[in-house]
Amino acid sequence: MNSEWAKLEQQLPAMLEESRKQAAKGNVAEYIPELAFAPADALGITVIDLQGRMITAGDCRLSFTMQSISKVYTLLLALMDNGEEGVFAKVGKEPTGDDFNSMLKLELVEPGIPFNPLINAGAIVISSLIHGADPDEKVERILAFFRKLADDPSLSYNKDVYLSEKRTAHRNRSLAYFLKDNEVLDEDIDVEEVLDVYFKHCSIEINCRHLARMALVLTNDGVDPHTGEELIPRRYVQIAKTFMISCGMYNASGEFAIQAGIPAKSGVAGGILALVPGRYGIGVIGPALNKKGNSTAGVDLLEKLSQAYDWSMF
Ligand SMILES: NC(=O)CC[C@H](N)C(=O)O
Repeated sequence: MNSEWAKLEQQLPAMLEESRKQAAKGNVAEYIPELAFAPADALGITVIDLQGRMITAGDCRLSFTMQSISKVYTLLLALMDNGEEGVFAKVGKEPTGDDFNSMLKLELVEPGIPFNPLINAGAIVISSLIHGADPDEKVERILAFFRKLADDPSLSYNKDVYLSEKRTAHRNRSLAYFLKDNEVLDEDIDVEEVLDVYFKHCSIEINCRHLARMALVLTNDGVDPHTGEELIPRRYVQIAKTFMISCGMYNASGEFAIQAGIPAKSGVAGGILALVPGRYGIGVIGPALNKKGNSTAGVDLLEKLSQAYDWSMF
C-alpha cells in the first residue's frame, strides 16, 4: 500500500492532465445561473488516506458548491434524527433510471414517494425530516454536522448560489408542491421553508480537500480518523455507501460501477466525492458536465485511477 501511495503521488499529475482533455466534451451547468461562471476546463483532485497523508493535483484549490453531493450527508443526518423506519416511510431505496430532477415516476408508481434520497424529489423530502424548530435551526444543524465531517469550522453556504437557485428553481418547486399534494410532505409543512433548507445545503461551499475529508469519514465507517470519535453510526454509513453505488452518479451509476466500482456522488457544480473503502477519501472538481450531469473529466479521472490501481470493490 505504501508503494501504491508513492506511485499515486508520482503519476497523478500526468493522469489528471490526460483526463482534463475530456472537459472539452462537457458544458458547465447553466440552469442555476450562478454556476455558469465556473471555469469549464478546470480539473482538480485531492486524495487523503487514513493516516492523514494528502496528495493533490491540478485545480484542487478551486471553491465550488456541493449541490447534490450534500444529499448523502443530509440523508445521514435524517437517519440519525429519525431512524431507518422514519426515513424509509418517506423515500424508497431504488434507482430510477431517470434524470435527477424528473417528475415522471412520482405520478406513475404508487405510493408516490420518491424512489431514493439522492434524486431531487427524495432530497427535498429528506430536508423536511431534518430536526429543528425552524428552517434556520435546521440549516445550522446541517452546517454543524458538515463542519465536523469536513474538519473546518468555517464551512458555510454561498449566498449568491443559494439566491440564484432559489430564484430559478421552478422545477424543484413543482416537485415539492407535487409531493405536498401527495401528502409525502405533511400537511403542516411549509413547502417554501423546506425548499429553503434544500437550496442552502446544496449551496454549501467547499473545495476538494473538504470532499476528500468528508469521504474519509465514510471510508472509516463513520469514525473521525483523527479524533476516534464516532460521527455517524456504521449502519447508516453502510446505507449511504450503498446508495452512492446504486444512485450516486444519477442515471449513469451502473456505468460508473462497471468502470470504477467505488462509491461516489456527483453534483452539478462539477464536484465528485468518492472513496476507496478502508483506504482513501477523494474529492474531485471538474465543472464541465456530460448530459447526465456528471463531470466529464472527473469521471474519466476516477475511472482511470480505479482501473490503474485496481480499486473496484467488485
Ligand atoms: N444534481 C444536482 O447537483 C442538483 C442539485 C441542484 N441544487 C438542483 O436541485 O437542481
